[in-house]
Amino acid sequence: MPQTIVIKIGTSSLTQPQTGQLALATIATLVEILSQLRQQGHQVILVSSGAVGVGCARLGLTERPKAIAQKQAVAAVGQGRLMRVYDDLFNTLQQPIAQVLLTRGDLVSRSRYVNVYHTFAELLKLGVIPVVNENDTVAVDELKFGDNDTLSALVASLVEADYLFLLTDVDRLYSADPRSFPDAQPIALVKNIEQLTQMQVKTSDRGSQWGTGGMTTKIAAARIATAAGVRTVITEGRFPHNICKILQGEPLGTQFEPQSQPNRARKRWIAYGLIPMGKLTLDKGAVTAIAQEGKSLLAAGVMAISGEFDSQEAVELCDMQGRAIARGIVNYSSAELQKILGRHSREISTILGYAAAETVVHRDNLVLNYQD
Ligand SMILES: Nc1ncnc2c1ncn2[C@@H]1O[C@H](COP(=O)(O)OP(=O)(O)O)[C@@H](O)[C@H]1O
Ligand SMILES: N[C@@H](CCC(=O)OP(=O)(O)O)C(=O)O
Repeated sequence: MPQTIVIKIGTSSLTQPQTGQLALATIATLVEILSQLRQQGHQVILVSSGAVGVGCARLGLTERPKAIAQKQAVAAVGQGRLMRVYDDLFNTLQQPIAQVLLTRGDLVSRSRYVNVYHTFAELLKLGVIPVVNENDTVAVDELKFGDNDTLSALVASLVEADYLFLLTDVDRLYSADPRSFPDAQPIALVKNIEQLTQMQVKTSDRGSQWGTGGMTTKIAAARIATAAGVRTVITEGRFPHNICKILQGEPLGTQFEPQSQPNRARKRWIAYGLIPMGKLTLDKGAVTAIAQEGKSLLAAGVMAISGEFDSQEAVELCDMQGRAIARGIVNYSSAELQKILGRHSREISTILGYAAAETVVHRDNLVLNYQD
């Protein structure tokens, strides 16, 4: 059956660790495999890192730049080179590709989110392989994915992919970073992400010399993708043939099973597309009402707020221990909410001097169990 497959390849697999030069054999094999998958009727999206790494190699820099402006300038050099290589290789196999550069802001605005969805749908319909990266050159700190693991999971969720492959420089997830702990145990299957806490898996966020985020961002990506119903696999980028073997059922890499009842598209956008601008602390009754009884959040159950937000922005809902239990779109600004928290809904219009929403977060705009 044709599947929608998102493949993310990290800098550590695309470049030679010593020199930062492109790992041409890996890239060429990947291009062959992805073109084959297309010919078999699958829909394929490639999320490729490497703009900064390739830009550094082109400019003779021996370290990843730290200053933002320098990173953005270097990415502008590298992204063009990277696309040139991809287009030459894919073109040899008559496979059309497209460059899609995204910023976090493109997924925050509902209309832009829907627009991006339509663009992907159209490209896939045309048989094109979109090659996606963060638009590093214009991304600003507050509106950044920061790492392509998260970006690829959001793309997989957006297009409702069947598979997300995270290709990296280790063969799978281990109980701890195998670079520092050679005795770390390999993990083949993760039925649900909470299992990793029970197994006390340590995922240092120190990546390889050129990578960003290490294993921590890959687990965060697996959480987003599996919650959207996408089977997620961490496997080694040096062997792109493994993608086909895994699709045929071989137990390679670390495979994360998808959630059987994923949230619907709009709720996924609320949970992961939006960026929470503040936090509401709820009393016990409100936690039970929203988490167990499926109710909306009322002002009476809000004990405290933090952050500054406007009405219709996203907020995180926390219990009294500070645990994030949900995310939602709030009907009041932080200034309004400060005046009405703990109060009964019927008092709101008298306190504010105007009639406003009955709920603080309506249940249709609330997504439970959000976790980083
Ligand atoms: N628990 C773990 N299991 C496997 N690798 C880990 C773990 N924790 C940290 N790592 C490190 O994560 C690195 C991969 O992350 P990164 O360099 O960001 O890759 P990429 O460029 O592919 O995104 C590995 O080289 C490994 O050293
Ligand atoms: N957008 C950046 C990649 C950021 C990133 O997540 O890198 P990596 O950890 O190598 O996947 C680039 O193209 O260099």
